[in-house]
Amino acid sequence: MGGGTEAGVAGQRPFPVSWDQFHRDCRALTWRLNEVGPFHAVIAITRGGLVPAAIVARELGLRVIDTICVASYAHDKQGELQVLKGVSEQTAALGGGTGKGLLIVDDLVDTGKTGRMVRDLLPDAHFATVYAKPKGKPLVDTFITEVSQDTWIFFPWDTGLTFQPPLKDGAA
Ligand SMILES: O=P(O)(O)OC[C@H]1O[C@H](OP(=O)(O)OP(=O)(O)O)[C@H](O)[C@@H]1O
Ligand code: HPA
Ligand SMILES: [Mg+2]
Repeated sequence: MGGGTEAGVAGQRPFPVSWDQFHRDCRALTWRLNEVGPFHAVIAITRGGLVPAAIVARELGLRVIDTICVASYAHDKQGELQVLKGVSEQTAALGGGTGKGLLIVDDLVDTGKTGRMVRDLLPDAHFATVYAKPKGKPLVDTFITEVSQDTWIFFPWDTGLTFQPPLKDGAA
């Protein structure tokens, strides 16, 4: 979380998420996905999608798990989106080449750039995220919590426990 400050990222509203909260939100997401499936396999969008994908796969009883490996943000700055690795031939075949019956999982959609890439690669797959910001929301089939576009979500794997100054001393 190198780009972060105590007040958040580049003036955005900080929205810290604990491990407990994240686990609860992933389980809530799975309740919804359970009504949509069944799915042949889960595809995690790395790296942020790995944690929710593990929880969702556990809850849905899925054991075929693949990844689409991408890089776009360096901390809080968005750069060119690079696909470092696509799904395996075996996973692609399970989805009939278009992704039908495959479940793609990511932690969030923000601008929707990653979601658009995912939709281009596997147009018939079901795309699920735990959190969604308004710009990216139209690209997602299922999500749990919407936050405003000027919110920066701090995930538990990017954060640690630190001292919080009292509100009267100017804490955000
Ligand atoms: O909707 P977008 O504007 O494309 O942003 C959303 C994506 O950005 C983050 O990933 P990031 O590229 O930072 O990589 P990471 O998952 O490895 O942290 C997040 O995990 C999503 O995948
Ligand atoms: N939090 C963490 N990573 C992100 C975000 C966010 O709000 N938007 C894009 N990548
Ligand atoms: Mg990501």
